[in-house]
Amino acid sequence: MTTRDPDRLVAAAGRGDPNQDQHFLVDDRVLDRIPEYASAFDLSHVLEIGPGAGALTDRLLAVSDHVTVIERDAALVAFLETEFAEAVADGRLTILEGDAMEIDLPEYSVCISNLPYGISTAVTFRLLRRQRPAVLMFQAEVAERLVATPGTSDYGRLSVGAQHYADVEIVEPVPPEAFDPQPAVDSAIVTVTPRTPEYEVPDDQAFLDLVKALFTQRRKTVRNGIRNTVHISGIEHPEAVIDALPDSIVGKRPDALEPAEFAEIAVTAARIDA
Ligand SMILES: C[S@@+](CC[C@H](N)C(=O)[O-])C[C@H]1O[C@@H](n2cnc3c(N)ncnc32)[C@H](O)[C@@H]1O
Repeated sequence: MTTRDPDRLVAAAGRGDPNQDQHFLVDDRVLDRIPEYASAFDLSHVLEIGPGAGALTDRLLAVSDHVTVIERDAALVAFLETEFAEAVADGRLTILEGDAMEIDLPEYSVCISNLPYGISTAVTFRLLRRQRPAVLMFQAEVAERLVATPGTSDYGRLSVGAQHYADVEIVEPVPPEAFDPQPAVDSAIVTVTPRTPEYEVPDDQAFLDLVKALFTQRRKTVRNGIRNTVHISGIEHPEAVIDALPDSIVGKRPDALEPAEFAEIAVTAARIDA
């Protein structure tokens, strides 16, 4: 099956505006590989956030029965409706105009997107809660934080939060030259494979609030972090929680804690505050 020339699509749609997070992928080899990274996932209904001029959309239509795209820019939506009129008429492509942070997300089997970098982490957490696999392009620095492990400088709230929901893996670095206009930063493609964590939490939000709270005190011990961040964590009896936890947890800094250790703090706090 022949695919549309990305340079032709960009020329026809009009050049992307970097101030609107519009960096269109124009490297055919990268565009061809993105759906391949999703080949182990259920491709029956692909969600694409930020289709832009449609180069990736075109590749997704080649591997999926149904693609839904969410695009904020009305001019790009109008372009896509004309360019992909046949797929829309056939019911294979649904084009939604709106902000991916606000619009109701449809049911979908996998999300494959070159994300707008301005909303990439926020929209990723919307997606993670849906427990569907994903293949996503991020700014490289964000991708490194998503996959980071304890004891590294990239490890933080984003790493623990994402890895709570899924196995996250960088599968390909992508240089600025693959885009038009070129972003100022390197990029990377990440696969997200949902799974249940090996630890229990009281509820996801309490766990994520605790992780957020402790990483605001990255350089403090967990003991002091728990004391100083009750306004974020919502912990009502911080001293009792600290006393109930082993020194191997409260004596460390948050960037040395495994996700399961954050979970132990959240479970202990929920038990004591109940
Ligand atoms: C990095 S470009 C990717 C375009 C295309 N998928 C590609 O790879 O060439 C991101 C796209 O997301 C759109 N966008 C930016 N913010 C958005 C938002 N909040 N909701 C939906 N789309 C958004 C931009 O207009 C742009 O088309």
